[in-house]
Amino acid sequence: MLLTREGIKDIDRWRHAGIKLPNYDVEKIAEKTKQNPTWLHFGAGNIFRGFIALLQQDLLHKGLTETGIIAVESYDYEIIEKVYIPYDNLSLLVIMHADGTLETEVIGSISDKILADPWSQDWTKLKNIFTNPSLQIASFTITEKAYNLKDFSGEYIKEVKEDIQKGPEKPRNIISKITSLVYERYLKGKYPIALVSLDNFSGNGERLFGSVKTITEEWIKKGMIEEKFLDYLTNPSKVSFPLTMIDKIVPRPSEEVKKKLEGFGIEKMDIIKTSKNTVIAPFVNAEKIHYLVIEDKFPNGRPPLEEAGVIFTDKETVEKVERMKVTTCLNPLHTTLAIFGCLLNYSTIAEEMEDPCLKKLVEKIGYDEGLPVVVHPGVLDPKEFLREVIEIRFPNPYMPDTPQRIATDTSQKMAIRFGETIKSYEQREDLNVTDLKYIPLVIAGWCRYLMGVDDEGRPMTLSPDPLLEDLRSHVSNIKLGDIESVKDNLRPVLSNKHIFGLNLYEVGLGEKIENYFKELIAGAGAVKKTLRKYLECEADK
Ligand SMILES: NC(=O)C1=CN([C@@H]2O[C@H](COP(=O)(O)OP(=O)(O)OC[C@H]3O[C@@H](n4cnc5c(N)ncnc54)[C@H](O)[C@@H]3O)[C@@H](O)[C@H]2O)C=CC1
Ligand SMILES: O=P(O)(O)OC[C@H]1O[C@](O)(CO)[C@@H](O)[C@@H]1O
Repeated sequence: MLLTREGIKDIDRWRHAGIKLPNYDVEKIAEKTKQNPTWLHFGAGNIFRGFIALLQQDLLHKGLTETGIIAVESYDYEIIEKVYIPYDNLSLLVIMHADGTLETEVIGSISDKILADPWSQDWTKLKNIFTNPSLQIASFTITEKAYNLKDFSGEYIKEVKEDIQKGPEKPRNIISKITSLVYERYLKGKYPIALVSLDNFSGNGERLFGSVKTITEEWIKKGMIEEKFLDYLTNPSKVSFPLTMIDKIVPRPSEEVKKKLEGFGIEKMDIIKTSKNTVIAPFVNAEKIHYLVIEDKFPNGRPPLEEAGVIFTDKETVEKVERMKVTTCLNPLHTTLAIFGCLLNYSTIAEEMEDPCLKKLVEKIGYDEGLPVVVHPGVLDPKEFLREVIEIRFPNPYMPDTPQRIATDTSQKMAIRFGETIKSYEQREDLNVTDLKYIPLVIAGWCRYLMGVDDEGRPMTLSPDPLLEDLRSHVSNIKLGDIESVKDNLRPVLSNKHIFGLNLYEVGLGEKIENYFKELIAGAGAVKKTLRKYLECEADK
């Protein structure tokens, strides 16, 4: 069986294998999309194929829209070459249920693919679509770092500097490309559009707006574009930048899933790693549960995505939901499991949830320390959301998600995932920051992790992190089994406001964390022992 438009015409074989097919004519929808494009999506990676394209497929199944999404890739062109073209833009979505069953579906809602490359013929095609009055949405899953125009020292990064010099004709950076395309739309007729960041970080729409505005102002300063463009860009009835909260765990494609698909008789299911390090396959494996909450600001209209489960609401509500997910009910628990999972040599998040100590630790962090400071967002219930994370999502044994993937860039996540809760305890009259027990234990665990030695005393590879080298230099003099070696070495880390959003000594937690840390480095097996002591549990490993 081949995953192509021709291949899926062999309906009986796909059905026999239990694979759901689009109930609409994929080619007809692609043709209508060409005539009347409504939705471009930048960032043709896994979450797009596993979540966003599914939403549009749902509307197509229900007859609530007549067009598909056009995938745009502006960074890793190999994705298009290797997993779009050979499969006629189709993909296989494999939902991993907790009982081991797979729900597999061919996604046909991606109607075309385009390279956002000014040196390719596709650029003219992209400009034509972008200037079409029918276009309602340009959305983005391009990773958080793609929104940065400047480096750590506050200087424009090289490609941005060049784009600013050269103007909107042939930009290289994604933000300059978007600005150039929006400018074309302005020149053509000042048509309205929504630019929707679906990347996973706080204030995503505002950050996209800020970056596009910066490039605009630089080009205006140089007289390269009309000044009036700024009025168009900053008029929300013309160009909007809604805030969003996106939640679905979409791990990298797994070999196990590939083998299962091949077992059904599907050919060419190879997983590839591109030269830009994207790990992608013709299939996407993901959990079933997902949430998407979007500020309802679409000046040129939008598909009725509420019929596919998307929650449309006001800005304040999106902010509250996002805060609930990222600062208390999901991501702090994920980071906790990432740190201790690496130290205790677990290979999946689900295995960790079978360890009574780790399960209890995330329960303490979620229910006891996080929930009291959550502001109820109304549209989702925090306690129920947390229960679902702890009881259903993380323990799913079929989700191939690893502590190492989640441990990536932890230094960038500490302030929002733990610092925000600590700040709330400080501000609230009825709560006492020094009553916090488990968040400080996780922070101590992170310092222990940075030593690059697992709980057995063996060297372990740490996940990429932009501050890794600097952080490691602070723990390099500390030795496992030698409590005296701790001295003042942790002080520069724990007092760093950039990392935690506050100085942990100033709020009275620094010494507590140092004491936990001393217990965690007491010798081989000390991590397990410390968890047992504070959680009154029996660790599995
Ligand atoms: N995978 C997940 O579970 C979830 C991911 N997200 C968001 O989506 C983002 C992407 O995730 P995936 O699609 O799973 O990753 P992926 O690795 O499969 O794809 C990444 C995409 O971003 C593009 N990209 C990377 N750097 C870029 C740059 N500098 N400029 C322009 N484009 C760039 C790549 O070309 C690719 O299209 C995440 O960073 C996150 O913000 C949100 C919720 C869940
Ligand atoms: O890499 P991060 O930001 O820790 O997120 C981990 C995972 O949890 C999620 O936040 C769940 O929605 C996803 O974005 C991601 O798969």
